[in-house]
Amino acid sequence: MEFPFDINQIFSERVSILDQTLVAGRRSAERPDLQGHIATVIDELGRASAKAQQLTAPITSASKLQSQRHQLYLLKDGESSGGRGVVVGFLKVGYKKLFLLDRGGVHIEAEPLCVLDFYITENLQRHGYGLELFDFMLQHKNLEPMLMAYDRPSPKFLSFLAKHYSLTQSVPQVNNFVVFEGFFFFNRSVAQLRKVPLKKPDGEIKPYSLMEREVVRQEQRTLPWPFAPPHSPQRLVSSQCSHSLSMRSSPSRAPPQVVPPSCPGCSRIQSPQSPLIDRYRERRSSQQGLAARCSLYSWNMDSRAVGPLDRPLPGTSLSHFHVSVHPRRMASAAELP
Ligand SMILES: CC(=O)SCCNC(=O)CCNC(=O)[C@H](O)C(C)(C)COP(=O)(O)OP(=O)(O)OC[C@H]1O[C@@H](n2cnc3c(N)ncnc32)[C@H](O)[C@@H]1OP(=O)(O)O
Repeated sequence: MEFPFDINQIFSERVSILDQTLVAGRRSAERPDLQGHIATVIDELGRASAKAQQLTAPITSASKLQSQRHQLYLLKDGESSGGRGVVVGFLKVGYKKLFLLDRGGVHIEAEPLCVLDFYITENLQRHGYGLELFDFMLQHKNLEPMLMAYDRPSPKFLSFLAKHYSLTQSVPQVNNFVVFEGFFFFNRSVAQLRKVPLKKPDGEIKPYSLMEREVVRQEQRTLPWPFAPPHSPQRLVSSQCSHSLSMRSSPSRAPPQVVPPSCPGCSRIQSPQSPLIDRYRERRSSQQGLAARCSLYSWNMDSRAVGPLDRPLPGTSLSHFHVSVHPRRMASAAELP
């Protein structure tokens, strides 16, 4: 994506990390005119992403970034366009408080890092730029993709996650977020998730992702629960759990391609020795740059935990996975599903 100004002058790094301040390095902090250019770039990227996802309005813009506590990773190619550089794409992430269903249909309150928007310019897609950007974010956040939630991922993004991170088995949700097998098990090992009482009064429950993607085109919605076809994931899950949360799920543009539970009511969490984890471990250990990435798991917290996915590293922070735990409900391992 080209602009009528010098991209290299604004973004000195190949990947810039932008937040509420709209500052990309020291230079732009000192120059209000450069900040205007940054806003132009973000707005343009947001529009292009919305178009690519067939949303009626962008979910990413400079003004939204200024008002929300999100982070935007912007990738440039500094050598193109006669040395002025081009913008390749962006990835926006942020923490969201979510009510999720584990494999057994138990409501879990969590605040994981979520992928909120992701876009690589059309002519550069399928060239590995998306992977470069996503890997950069994972290293910066010191996080594994299995521990994140994905806000209504597009088919291309689902294919991307399957190809690069072997994320294929999702745990059905009644909201717009997709989480994958391992999310509950490994996050729980880091910090206790909070089980949400099934009869929690509606008033206390915050809505799902209602802020941004509700602007999606109504006609592209498929039928939500309880109108979904009898064997759809929504129905399978909703039939197992309480309804106060289900009724509040936000509309979806195109429901995530979730995989229905193979055995509703059976073992909720894969054994750490399961083929899934083995596959994941094999794949991850063969990747270059793995050493730079920290494992997240503190295995002392739960006596049932059997060992790290990669390895524990000193100084591992829990901050990537904010969990709301009521002081009196700091659950012991035995309390958890
Ligand atoms: C939560 C959200 O943000 S959902 C929104 C996600 N964004 C979009 O759908 C916007 C349009 N798509 C894109 O911008 C990009 O395709 C992205 C961001 C999804 C992936 O970035 P890319 O640079 O294309 O990915 P990268 O080259 O690293 O990996 C390629 C893989 O991504 C997936 N992929 C990328 N483009 C496509 C496509 N047109 N059709 C199907 N799969 C695709 C495939 O798995 C592909 O592997 P393959 O070529 O072997 O089939």
